[in-house]
Amino acid sequence: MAQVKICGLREQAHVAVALDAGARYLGFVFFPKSPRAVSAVQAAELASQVPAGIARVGLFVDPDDALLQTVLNEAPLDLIQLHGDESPQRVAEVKSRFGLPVMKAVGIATPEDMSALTDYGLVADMLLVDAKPAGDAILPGGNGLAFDWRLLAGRHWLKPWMLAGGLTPGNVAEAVRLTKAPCVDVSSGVESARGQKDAGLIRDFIAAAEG
Ligand SMILES: O=C(O)c1ccccc1N[C@@H]1O[C@H](COP(=O)(O)O)[C@@H](O)[C@H]1O
Repeated sequence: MAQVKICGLREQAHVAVALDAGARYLGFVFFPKSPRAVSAVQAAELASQVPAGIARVGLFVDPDDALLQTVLNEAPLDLIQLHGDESPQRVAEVKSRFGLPVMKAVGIATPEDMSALTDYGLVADMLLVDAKPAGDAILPGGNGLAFDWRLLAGRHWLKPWMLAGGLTPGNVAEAVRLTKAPCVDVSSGVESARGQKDAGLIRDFIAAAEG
């Protein structure tokens, strides 16, 4: 049984479905190139119905301080997700400057990519283990791309972690079984079209992840 983060929410109805179905983390994307991007004002509205105990996660890609400050002035967030090429030093800087925990995404394609998880585990509060995007990808995540989950078998890190990348209602139970992930994160796998969340798929995914 794994906890669930539903990422890329843009509509109140989907926030309500995710909460009703048992999601523990809700993700709002602040990356303009994403079809799931929201403004700080939209995120503030979406976050307004989220009860205490459910984490509101802001997803950023190589954000500068001005963007982080603009969003945080408007939208109440509990966790900052850094999904770009942020260095361990930048992760530490964001944590101390903005006073929120940081989850760092690390892209995995081969065994050589695994060492970054150890490095970021020293500074981040959480790790997000995602598929490494193709070289020509427009988005550094949210592409519905999976990686070889066997790379994670038997691995442990200093910090809590989530599994992401190409998860769907149909494969998430197997992913959790193989990796022992305590938490799973999904965006594309609960969409009927790119950027369009689907209530039925959200419910199916959470039911499958919870086993
Ligand atoms: O969802 C996005 O649009 C996005 C944009 C930029 C960086 C990351 C993004 N999403 C994250 O990517 C992973 C995997 O998503 P998917 O389920 O494979 O589509 C997940 O952590 C999302 O939070």
